[in-house]
Amino acid sequence: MTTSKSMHHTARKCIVIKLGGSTLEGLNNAFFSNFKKFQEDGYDIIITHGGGPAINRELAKQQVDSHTINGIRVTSEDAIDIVKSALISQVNPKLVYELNKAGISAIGLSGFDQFLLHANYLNKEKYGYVGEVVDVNTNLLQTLLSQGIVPVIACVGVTMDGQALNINGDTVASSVALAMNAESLLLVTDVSGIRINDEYQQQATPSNIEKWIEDGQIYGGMIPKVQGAVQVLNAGIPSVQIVNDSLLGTNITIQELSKVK
Ligand SMILES: Nc1ncnc2c1ncn2[C@@H]1O[C@H](COP(=O)(O)OP(=O)(O)O)[C@@H](O)[C@H]1O
Ligand SMILES: CC(=O)N[C@@H](CCC(=O)OP(=O)(O)O)C(=O)O
Repeated sequence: MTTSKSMHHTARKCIVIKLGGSTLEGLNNAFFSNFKKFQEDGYDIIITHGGGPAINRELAKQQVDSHTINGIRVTSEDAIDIVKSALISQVNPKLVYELNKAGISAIGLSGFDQFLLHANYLNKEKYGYVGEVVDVNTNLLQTLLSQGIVPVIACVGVTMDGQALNINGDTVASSVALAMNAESLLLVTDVSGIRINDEYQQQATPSNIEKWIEDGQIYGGMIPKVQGAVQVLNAGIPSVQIVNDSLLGTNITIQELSKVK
């Protein structure tokens, strides 16, 4: 029997975890134990993922060239089909399998599922078949989360005309965190956070980040991460971290740190 109470349950807090392509070759035990701890602490978890290395492999196999501008892959008509299949038919099911094998009830999704990631061209002249997120179907995510299911989202968006668009994994993670009003966004990558002059930073602020991009100390794939992080913090998401698969790394905070003497 359904009671009115269960129908009006309040949404639980959620954590969005983005797994970078470089971490998808195999997640370590620390990752799974942290994951289960979040669940035990009452958080719903949404996973989004990239798959840069898998895409590069497939593009090379099929001899399709691509290059990136500030961490965003310029995606031709030939490349988009390869990106779509690498992410949706290779990387996503592999990750979903790993999670289920570890006892996590996970379901694979892409932007196509109930228009989960409705996208428009970011700038077709400049980037080709690359999307920006227009809308996230949060109802679908809430429905799955309410059943104890972990959504695992491949970073492929869809236009209203049904065209697949390649969206950077970090951008998708930030969009999902914003749309879900997440408690925390974790960007899991192959480095232990932001490294400046050979030192990993425990903390960083938006103004540090702006300067580090300007002088070239943050480049390539780190750029969409920090840009997404700043956007998410500015929108009021309390916590954003760039971490390795043991979840150690840089905490990005909006507050300038008070100097301790
Ligand atoms: N300041 C920086 N600190 C750490 N890594 C950086 C920095 N600037 C650029 N990078 C590069 O960003 C990479 C992570 O981005 P990316 O390769 O896109 O990872 P992912 O696949 O996890 O999204 C690092 O491996 C490193 O080469
Ligand atoms: C538009 C764009 O840049 N899309 C990315 C999508 C995959 C991704 O983001 O993979 P990582 O998380 O491993 O970096 C790409 O084609 O590489």
